[in-house]
Amino acid sequence: MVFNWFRRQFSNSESDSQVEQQQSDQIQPSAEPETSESTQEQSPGVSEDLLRYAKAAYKNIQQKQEQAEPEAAPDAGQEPSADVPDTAEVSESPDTLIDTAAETASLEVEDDLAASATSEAIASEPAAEQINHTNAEVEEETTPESAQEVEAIAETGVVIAPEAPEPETESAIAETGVVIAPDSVETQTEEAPPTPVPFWAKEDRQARLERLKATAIEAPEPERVQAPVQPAATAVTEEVPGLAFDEGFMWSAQVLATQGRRAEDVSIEEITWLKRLRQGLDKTRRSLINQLKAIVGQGPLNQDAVMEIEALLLQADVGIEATDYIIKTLQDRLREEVLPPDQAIAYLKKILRDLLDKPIQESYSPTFVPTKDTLNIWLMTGVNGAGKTTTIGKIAHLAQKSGYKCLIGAADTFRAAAVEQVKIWGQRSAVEVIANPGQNTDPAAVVFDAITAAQARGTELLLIDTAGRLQNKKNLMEELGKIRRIVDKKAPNAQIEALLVLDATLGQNGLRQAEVFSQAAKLSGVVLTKLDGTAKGGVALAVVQQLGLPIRFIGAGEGVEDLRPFSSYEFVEALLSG
Ligand SMILES: Nc1nc2c(ncn2[C@@H]2O[C@H](COP(=O)(O)OP(=O)(O)OP(=O)(O)O)[C@@H](O)[C@H]2O)c(=O)[nH]1
Repeated sequence: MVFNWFRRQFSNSESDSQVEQQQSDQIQPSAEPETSESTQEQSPGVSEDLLRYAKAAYKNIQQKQEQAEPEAAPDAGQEPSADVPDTAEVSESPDTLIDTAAETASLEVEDDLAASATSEAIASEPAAEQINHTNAEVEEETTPESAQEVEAIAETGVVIAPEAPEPETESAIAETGVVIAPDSVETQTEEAPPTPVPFWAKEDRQARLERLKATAIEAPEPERVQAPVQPAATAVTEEVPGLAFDEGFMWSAQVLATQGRRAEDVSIEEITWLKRLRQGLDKTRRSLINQLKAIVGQGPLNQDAVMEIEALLLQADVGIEATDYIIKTLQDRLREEVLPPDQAIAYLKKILRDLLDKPIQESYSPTFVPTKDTLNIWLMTGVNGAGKTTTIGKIAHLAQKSGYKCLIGAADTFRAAAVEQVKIWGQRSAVEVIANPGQNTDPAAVVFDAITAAQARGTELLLIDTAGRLQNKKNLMEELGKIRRIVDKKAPNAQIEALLVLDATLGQNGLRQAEVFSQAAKLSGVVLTKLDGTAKGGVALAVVQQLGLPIRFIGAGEGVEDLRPFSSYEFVEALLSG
């Protein structure tokens, strides 16, 4: 079984219908999938399930890495749960904590895995061991350490029960005055101001302990505070080289879980990609979307709010048409009913997703997957420097990994170094490149040769690089038209797609090219590149709304792994999830 990177799921050479069946049979993960109808943000209640899922996914990645490198395998006697990064384990090192939420989140871990990891961590750490006593042991202890503990207990009113968590947790508890039940590490409280030393702290030790025990039993149930959705991974650990079990991992795991991906099918590449996408959209998110969330979350939109949203969307290059659509749809809904902030934001996400998916749903192929055992020809077009050659290299890599027979046609004969550049990408992805060695050769001739070679070899995906051209260069646009006609004529039975590669950093300016390219090459989709580091990520919405073309791939980096099929769900989550 091969993972099909275009379909983003495992498949073999079965027919599409079998593959679709396999998709529907997939077991849903514990996190509630967010359906297109859903207007609810994921409830914090899923955080424990999510943590379990993320840990299973991490462990699976780790095991795969270990299988790939047997010498790095763990000791035979090691408990499996110890392999899994655990917030309780990591929180032994205060330096690794990103914020105090990690400490409180670690208390929320209820599953067996976490509990066992907690106790193992405590057992293996002498300092932590010292707090792992029963009340009776505390009474009997006469060492200076235990005396300090008793003193601390006496001052705070906290009784540390067996299986208590690690020192950080203990101090957090000490501040809050919470009694931890012996078999649970989930009790959670709000932060409370430091408690003044009570009068009984000055009494005889034995009497104090008696009183404490009594108080512990009668202590009122502390108010439970739900941890945020992604709390548990704020502690960073790196059991898999280059892959930290951190907040970004948790977010990525959640996105995959919500889309129905099983934990055992989560790969390091998928996680790394999602982390990169989210990081890439960081600027757009921070400069604009967070403000948008704040306004939308306030309830019905008044005129000021509408103007603010309008300005924010336009700043992110969402474009006038898409902005009008978003505001109108939002207003219609918010006039009907007052939505709490989280639901208003969930609704905003749905609007954006629907907008991005509209041309995909209307198009003949909702997923952009090369058909097996058929010649698929993808013509890559766009202006100079948009990222055509790089994109071809990345798609060739995905095709190779997904088990397609792939070939590249180097028809960018206009720029001297272009053929060499595409050859390097071909080597990187182990895909052969068909090129004409002569200088300034006719690109149409290269295309012809490439199709002939593809047909002779049973190639499944032929990627054709074309010269970057400005849309106002008439002769170059005519040449592109000629290339398209040759493709249509020479391969009438092939599945032909023409993709416009657009540089996201150009924002709205990039869109003006599209119409001319569309006429010359009969465009069927867009590849949006350079989404890393631009504050104009909103241009994706403008592309769809103004061009009516689906986005098929997005690129967020110069590396070979930095391109993936477009998913509106992942994009919107990366754009709006704080
Ligand atoms: N940061 C970033 N850079 C990218 C991305 N895609 C491409 N690039 C860079 O953009 C530059 C131009 O990429 P090319 O692939 O050569 O662009 P082209 O469209 O083939 O250019 P011409 O051959 O001149 O038409 C290169 O430096 C790439 O590394 C991306 O997603 N992110």
